[in-house]
Amino acid sequence: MMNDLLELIMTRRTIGKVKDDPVPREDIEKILEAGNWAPSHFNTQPWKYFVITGNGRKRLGEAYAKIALLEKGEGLTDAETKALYEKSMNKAFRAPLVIAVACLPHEEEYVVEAEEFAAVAASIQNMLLAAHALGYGAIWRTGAPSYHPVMKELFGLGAKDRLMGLVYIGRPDMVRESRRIPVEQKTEWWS
Ligand SMILES: Cc1cc2nc3c(=O)[nH]c(=O)nc-3n(C[C@H](O)[C@H](O)[C@H](O)COP(=O)(O)O)c2cc1C
Repeated sequence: MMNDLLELIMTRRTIGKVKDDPVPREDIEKILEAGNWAPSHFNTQPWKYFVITGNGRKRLGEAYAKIALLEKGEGLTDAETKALYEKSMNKAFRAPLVIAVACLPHEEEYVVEAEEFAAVAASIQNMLLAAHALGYGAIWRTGAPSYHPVMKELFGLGAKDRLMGLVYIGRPDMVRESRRIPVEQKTEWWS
């Protein structure tokens, strides 16, 4: 069991190209459950998940498109505007399942905000590993649109809340390798 987990940790790769076959609800629930078991200081559990599938992806696509038009839409011809809209809308359709993960930091004075974000990052990693264990490919995406006020509005987030990632999940349609700086170079041993 433990060796399987280590194997999963090391073989998980960021998979940006997936097939469009829908992800069954029971698999989605397993992925969410894994996310929900992440640690958090004071057990605040500051995560919120938005499960976006099927036509639900249009709402996300419209937000991508609105942001693109606000940021790059000025002076475009009608045809260029339409092309930009479609390209941006299509971003939401890169996978059959998108799980948007937000951090809603607790506001008690003993809670350290950075730790709330750390907990949600742990939750996302749990989900990436669960997806991998179930044979899915996944990518944790952020980028400028994910920090845009339009995205905040889409997910109804408050001033202190933050969209931590859009996790795109589906059956893998690519293979990918990755590299790491050897861990020796990242480690000091004190003994
Ligand atoms: C906070 C965060 C945001 C990321 N955002 C993106 C992204 O927007 N686009 C992307 O292609 N990869 C994104 N990634 C994935 C990284 O590029 C990837 O983890 C890294 O290249 C290592 O590859 P591996 O996950 O396959 O080992 C993100 C990863 C993290 C942790």
